[in-house]
Amino acid sequence: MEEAGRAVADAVQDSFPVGRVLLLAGGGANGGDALVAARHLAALGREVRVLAAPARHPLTRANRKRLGAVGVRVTALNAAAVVRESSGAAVLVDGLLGTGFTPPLRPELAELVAAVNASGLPVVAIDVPTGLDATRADLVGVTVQAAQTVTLSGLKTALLFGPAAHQAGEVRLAALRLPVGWAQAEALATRPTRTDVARLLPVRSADAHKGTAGRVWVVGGHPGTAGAAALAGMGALRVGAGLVTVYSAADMPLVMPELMMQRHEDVAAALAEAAAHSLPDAVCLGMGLGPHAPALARLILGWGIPCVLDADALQPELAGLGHAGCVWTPHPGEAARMLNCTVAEITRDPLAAARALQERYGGAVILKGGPSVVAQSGGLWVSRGGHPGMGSAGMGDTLAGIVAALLGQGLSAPDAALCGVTLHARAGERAGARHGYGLSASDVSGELGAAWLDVVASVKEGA
Ligand SMILES: NC(=O)C1=CN([C@@H]2O[C@H](COP(=O)(O)OP(=O)(O)OC[C@H]3O[C@@H](n4cnc5c(N)ncnc54)[C@H](O)[C@@H]3O)[C@@H](O)[C@H]2O)[C@H](O)CC1
Repeated sequence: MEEAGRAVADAVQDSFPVGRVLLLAGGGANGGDALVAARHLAALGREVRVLAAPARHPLTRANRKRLGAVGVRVTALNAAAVVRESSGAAVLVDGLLGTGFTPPLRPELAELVAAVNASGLPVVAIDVPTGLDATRADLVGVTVQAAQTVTLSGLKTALLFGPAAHQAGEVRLAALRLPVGWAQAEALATRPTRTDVARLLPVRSADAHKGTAGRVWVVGGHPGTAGAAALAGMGALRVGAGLVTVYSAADMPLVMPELMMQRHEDVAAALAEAAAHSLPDAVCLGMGLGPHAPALARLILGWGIPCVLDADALQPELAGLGHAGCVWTPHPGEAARMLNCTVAEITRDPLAAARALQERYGGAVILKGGPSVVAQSGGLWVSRGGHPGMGSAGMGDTLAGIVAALLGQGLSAPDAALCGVTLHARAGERAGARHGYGLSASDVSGELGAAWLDVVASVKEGA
């Protein structure tokens, strides 16, 4: 609580360095954090006003005494007091409820939340804005609208996704040094920086050639959906795959002359024959592949080589067949099919959904969205960046090809997944700056080389 409160005080001092600070403290540990923050702000010479509910948590009680001992007066918390004390304040700190909140909000708390939102003051929320259920991306009732949320120990579902994340404003993570076992279950995910990702990218030797830069097979396309496989192939080439061959039952558009096309009526037989000769470094399958996808997925998973399963290859019958080298890339609709649940259940808690997919299917999982979640056996990563224009056909096909190319260049499945979503998002930002909502998957492919250079440059820039 001491570290948490200090981190909140530091954030207020950083972002709102002048004027009176009004702090609201509930009866639980979240309120205790607010009382500690008030003491630190007072020590920094800030004028503070504190409105507090009766303390129920023992540490909250102790911190109320400590606050009194340094001469800060605490006044009873009610909506009228919030209205009165808001006048003339520069910023309001919301320490009413944190992760201990169980919906629905009781009426007296709902009244306080309404008074906070009506105050017009910028709000710094402690851990989660009051009224948000930390474990859900949707809204469960009236909620504090924060300008900034200082979250403690780890990122929570509500701060990352959906309408809940809009209530949180800018999210700052305060990494607390807590005794083992204290971190709460909902503090789940980490969000690697571009610099973290840059350190995972492959570096080539000067004598690299097309045979050492990754041989990738793309298995996809069907009459009517041939472009999906072509987009995956383009994505793979644009992140440096040495040789990319597309196996398809459909005629391919000639999108890049560097792509090698293998059109076969019986793709399974053609693959088996080619595999008997030599296996590639990675396979990417499922994009526009149609009804034969599950059988082809079984064949390719049986080879045990790195692979990406996308689109039509994301089927419940493949549960348990994943291995350490594979990456599953569902969007929420495909994830719902794989977990036999509704799309709303996936989007309400993408972190839990990604974890469940990884446990059920094995390997690594990219649950696509804004942001995407990468699940691997050691934890959850949430992606950064991207562009709203990326909500268009073919973006997922491109991502699948990117990840396959990274697997083909020797990255592990989790690293390929994380690097893949990062490069894809950065390329989307670049292409989005030029094309806006008219962004196409081919535009994103065209920016992948520059996106890679941006990510690598972040190490020098310290981004
Ligand atoms: N993440 C960490 O490791 C740390 C978190 N800290 C802070 O602790 C809170 C969680 O504290 P807790 O005491 O468990 O819960 P809250 O303070 O959020 O709320 C408890 C309080 O709320 C009342 N309540 C519950 N539901 C409702 C409702 N529907 N309507 C009204 N009131 C409700 C309940 O009766 C209790 O009185 C976490 O968010 C962090 O801020 C630590 O300080 C550091 C380590």
